[in-house]
Amino acid sequence: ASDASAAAQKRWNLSDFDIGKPLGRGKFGHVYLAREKRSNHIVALKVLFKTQLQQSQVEHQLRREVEIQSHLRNPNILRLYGYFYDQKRVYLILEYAARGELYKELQKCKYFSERRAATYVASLARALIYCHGKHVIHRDIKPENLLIGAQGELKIADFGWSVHTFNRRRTMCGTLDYLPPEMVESVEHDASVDIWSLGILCYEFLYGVPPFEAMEHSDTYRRIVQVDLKFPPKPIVSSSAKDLISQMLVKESSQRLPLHKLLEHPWIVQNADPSGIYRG
Ligand SMILES: CC(C)NC(=O)[C@H]1CCC[C@H]1Nc1nc(Nc2ccc(C(=O)N(C)C3CCN(C)CC3)cc2)ncc1C(F)(F)F
Repeated sequence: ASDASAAAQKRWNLSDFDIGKPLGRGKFGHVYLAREKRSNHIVALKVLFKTQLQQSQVEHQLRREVEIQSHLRNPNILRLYGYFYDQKRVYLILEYAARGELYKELQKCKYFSERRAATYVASLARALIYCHGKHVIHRDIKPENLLIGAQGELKIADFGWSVHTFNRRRTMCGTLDYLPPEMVESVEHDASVDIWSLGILCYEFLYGVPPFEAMEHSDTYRRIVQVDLKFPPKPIVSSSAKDLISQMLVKESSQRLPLHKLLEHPWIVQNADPSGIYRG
């Protein structure tokens, strides 16, 4: 079996790793730099406390996250190599993203150039096309869930809110025979939540704030359902970028710009680096 699939099946334990510096705190515990002793492979070890998982009733979510992320193989999706647990903790063996957390980078830069934003959005669209092709929806695309790899490429992490959707048609009616292709592949319909979130992310990359931000939750909720989309005069953003965002932030989910069409949009074609790497 390839080393990757062998890694997935091996029964890991803490003595397989040299633990390095803490990388920071996740929701349910700390993350450490670590090196697997036999292969010298550098990884990130996410340590989760069982008591906290139980209190927050997220065990099923964690199981789904592990099940989904361990099967995904894409350069813009953070790898989950395996997991193990002891009396008190669950350990996730994850890919180490050498350049850290995107949200910190966005805070530091305030907002990104159109070329950087387009390069990131295109790479995320390709990763989401891959996920949707496997009937996986992320459902939680936001700066906090994105990490930056050693070459500057984005990595979608934290599949805690992702779901595996089966074709509803199969459950809703007996025969598929009379359904046209686009309905049989109804994942597009469900997966369109990720298109909306990618549109929000694109706006936030360019303006430094999400489009429907408000002081009160109730105001944000109203602005979302009314799609109260406004583009501030500063920073100056091309009308092509605004056109793309306007085609993604559409209330009727089936009318949102499909991800493969996004990759053909002039703003992406003219600004995104095809490698998905922003070289500045
Ligand atoms: C998506 C999810 C929601 N987020 C997380 O899990 C977060 C929670 C804590 C860390 C991160 N998780 C990961 N982080 C990395 N790499 C990394 C992170 C931070 C730095 C960094 O800037 N410092 C150490 C700096 C160095 C300078 N000092 C001053 C501050 C910290 C550098 C590299 N790789 C994999 C993971 C993963 F996901 F596999 F666990």
